[in-house]
Order: sequence, then C-alpha cells, then structure tokens
Amino acid sequence: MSYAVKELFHTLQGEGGQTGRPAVFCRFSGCNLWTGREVDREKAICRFCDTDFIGTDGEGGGRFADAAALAKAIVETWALPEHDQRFVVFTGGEPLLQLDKALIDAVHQEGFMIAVESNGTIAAPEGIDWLCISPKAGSEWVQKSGHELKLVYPQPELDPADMTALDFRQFWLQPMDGPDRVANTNAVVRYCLAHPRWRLSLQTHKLIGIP
Ligand SMILES: C[S@@+](CC[C@H](N)C(=O)[O-])C[C@H]1O[C@@H](n2cnc3c(N)ncnc32)[C@H](O)[C@@H]1O
Ligand SMILES: Nc1nc2[nH]cc(C(=O)O)c2c(=O)[nH]1
Ligand code: SF4
Ligand SMILES: [Mg+2]
Repeated sequence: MSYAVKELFHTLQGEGGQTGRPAVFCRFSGCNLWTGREVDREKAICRFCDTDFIGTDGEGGGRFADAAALAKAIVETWALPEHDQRFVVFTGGEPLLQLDKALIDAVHQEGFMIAVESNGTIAAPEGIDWLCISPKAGSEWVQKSGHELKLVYPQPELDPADMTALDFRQFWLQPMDGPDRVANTNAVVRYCLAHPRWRLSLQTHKLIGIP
C-alpha cells in the first residue's frame, strides 16, 4: 500500500501521557470527520480541528510508495543513529485510515515505539504500543479501549462520566482550543478537581511555540 503524508517532523509530544517525549510525528493526509477545507467546517462532524491535514505539501511530506519507504523517512527524521528511545507518533488527519500492519512492522523493525492519535471511529490494528483515543461528538465511536482516552472538552454530547468504565489506563481532558480556550481550560480544571480520575492535558507545544 502507498501512504499520503502531510508532514514528517521531529519534536516533543505535546499532549497526554507521553508529554515531553521526543518523537517523530507522521501526520497522514485526510480525515473521515472533516474534509479539512474551511468552507466545509460548519457542516463537518468534527468542527473544532486545529490542524491542516490536506495534501502532502508539508515539511517532510509526500507520497510514499510502500512501508519500507515511509519507515526509511521516519528513521531519517529521527536523525540519531542509536535505536534507544526511538518513538514515532502517527497522527493526522485520521491515521487509522492508512496505518496498516506492513507499516507497523516496518517501523518496529527500526526499533521505534509506536504511538497513535485516533478519533476512535476505526478499529485499531494490532501492534500499537501507545493508543490515544479522542472521541468526537456525533461520530460513531468503535475503538473503546486503548492506553489513554483524551477527551477534548467541552463537547456537550460527550459526558466524561460515561467513559470511566472503559478500558483505558489514563483519562485526560484537553481544553478545546479556539476562541473559548481560557473558559474551556477553567472548566477542565473545575472538572478534574471534582472528578480525580481525570487529569488536565495541556497542548504544551502551543505554549512554548514548537511544532
Ligand atoms: C488533529 S487530531 C489528529 C488525530 C485524530 N484525528 C484525532 O482527532 O484524534 C490530534 C489531537 O488534537 C486534538 N485536537 C484537535 N483540535 C483540537 C482543539 N481545537 N483543541 C484541543 N485539542 C484538539 C484531537 O482531539 C486529537 O487528540
Ligand atoms: N508537539 C505536538 N504534539 C502533539 N500531540 C498530538 C499532536 C497532533 O496534532 O496529533 C501534536 C502536535 O501537533 N504537536
Ligand atoms: S477527527 Fe481529528 S483530524 Fe479529523 S477533523 Fe477532528 S480533530 Fe481534526
Ligand atoms: Mg496538533
């Protein structure tokens, strides 16, 4: 299978349970909950997205003919020769539209731990080492287990109280960025104080101005 990648970059994981960890981000093109075009945002299922995932024109992006070619580009983006601590985050767009066993095996072969950021509408393949699910109101949620659940808050139709029985190790609330970011952050603080199963996930990369 070939892969359409918007961008490949080396930064620190900014969110959730792996925050602060150096990682290669592989951002796949395309999503099943929004076209990515501003003219379509209001009628999309997911309307608060903070990401440009259209096309393959970003830093390190492109069309990769097969898993070996993409794994090679991920190794080159990591840039350090040692295998120690190699970590790749597959995101998007929606990465589970494209991530398959061939690519999982190819990056494991290169010594990477594999993390995925998914909206939960597609069942995850075997072999993901750190699966983050971030459900979206109005979508069909099928992947209800993983390592962390990271709920963008608030989404009025999604009540965190309905989620803590699910099979996740960690439960994060991430304030919805946008015009109401400050109010949303205060709402997350209040919710976590009253419901300590939940923790605050800040988008730390935005705070310090790194990708
Ligand atoms: C751009 S998405 C890509 C992965 C996948 N499509 C998903 O939604 O999980 C990466 C992460 O950013 C979060 N996110 C997107 N827009 C956001 C916003 N406006 N504020 C806070 N988090 C946001 C998503 O919920 C997800 O956890
Ligand atoms: N630094 C950094 N951390 C991130 N964690 C999840 C991200 C994403 O867009 O999926 C992201 C991102 O875009 N940048
Ligand atoms: S599901 Fe993820 S990538 Fe798709 S529009 Fe929503 S936040 Fe953006
Ligand atoms: Mg992001």
